[in-house]
Amino acid sequence: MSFSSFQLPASHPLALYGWDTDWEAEFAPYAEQGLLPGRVVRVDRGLCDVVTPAGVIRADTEFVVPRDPMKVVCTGDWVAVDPEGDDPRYVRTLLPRRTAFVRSTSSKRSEGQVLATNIDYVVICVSLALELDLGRIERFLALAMSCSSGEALLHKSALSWESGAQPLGVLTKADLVPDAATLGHLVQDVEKTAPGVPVLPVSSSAGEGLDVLAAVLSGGTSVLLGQSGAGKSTLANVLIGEDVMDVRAARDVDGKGRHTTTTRNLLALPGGGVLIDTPGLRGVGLWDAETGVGQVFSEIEELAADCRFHDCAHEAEPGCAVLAALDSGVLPERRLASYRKLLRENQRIVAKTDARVRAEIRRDWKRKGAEGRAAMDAKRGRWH
Ligand SMILES: Nc1nc2c(ncn2[C@@H]2O[C@H](COP(=O)(O)OP(=O)(O)OP(=O)(O)O)[C@@H](O)[C@H]2O)c(=O)[nH]1
Ligand SMILES: [Zn+2]
Repeated sequence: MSFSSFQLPASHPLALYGWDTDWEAEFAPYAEQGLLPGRVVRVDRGLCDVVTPAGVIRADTEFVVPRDPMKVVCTGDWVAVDPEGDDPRYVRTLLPRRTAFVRSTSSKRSEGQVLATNIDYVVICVSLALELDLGRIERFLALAMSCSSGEALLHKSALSWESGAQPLGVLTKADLVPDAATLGHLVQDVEKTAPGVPVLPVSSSAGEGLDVLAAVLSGGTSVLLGQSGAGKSTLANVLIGEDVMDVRAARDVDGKGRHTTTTRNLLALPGGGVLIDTPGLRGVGLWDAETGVGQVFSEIEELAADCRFHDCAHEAEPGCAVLAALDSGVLPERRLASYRKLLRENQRIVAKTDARVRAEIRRDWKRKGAEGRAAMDAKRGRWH
């Protein structure tokens, strides 16, 4: 099944994709201009597929792409599309994002890269086939929180942020756990590591816990995070009810016989809700989570506020509130070690990402420049 054959019900055609009264209100001025609302289901090379009440429209994003990578149209965005004109049409406006996953960089001045937007649930998939790695769960939680906080958005662009995404812990492959008591303990361990985060064991192969998960996810737009092999694709397939995550359609892009693989990155779930799966999110180890680390380890950051020195490294400094909490047993050793490890890891990732993002942006602008020159040459050719 391809996007263009996607049938939308006549009544509220975009409701399936998360359209609500707030979006409707936000969109009102553009509706007056005769523009169509739509949600971006895929982006590639300056073009995107937008699901609209008139079906899926291929649209060019050049009018809404200023020199700010934070405002580059992204899977999950709500946009206004011009219904007039040839294929591809044009995206005219990007509606303010509610949340966004941003791959940020260390420098306040260098730009981040938006990976997915308007996310309500960040589903952290943890395989029960392996021994629980609480540190890894904390890492993913920090990433989930970096979406919730929306801080990158507030600091780095004028786009507004309203509410955060809710992290959910999903323990996959529950069928591999020998008995209910063991499963109960595993769930408790994760709940302790992630206070306030709902934890749900599921089995894609045995069909356990899926109804509950589907019911939760029906409330909004979700992304699945987790280590490779955690069972994300399998889970996505059972939630969607068909093997779409591996479906790749070959398309003739430029009429020159050059083929590229394409795939849908945003899907409506049969029980309601929307699932986003983008390649950038898959490479989750590649982006930073500094704001998130602070939130996951908020008790350590609160303790640190009471350290005598404001730049205390909590190593051996006198008057260190963190070390005092460690000594008195209030703060478990493992938590502090995990916090330190994540901060270190984060610094390494940020350094690497900076170089990568810079290279990507350079490449992109080089390509755009070349395309622009080619277009100019073509026009001149017509005039002479
Ligand atoms: N026993 C059991 N195995 C499962 C379950 N779900 C997935 N698996 C297996 O786990 C392996 C990895 O599953 P995937 O769905 O490919 O994992 P993934 O998280 O998408 O991995 P990446 O694509 O690398 O990110 C596969 O061999 C699946 O068959 C489950 O509920 N129970
Ligand atoms: Zn200290």
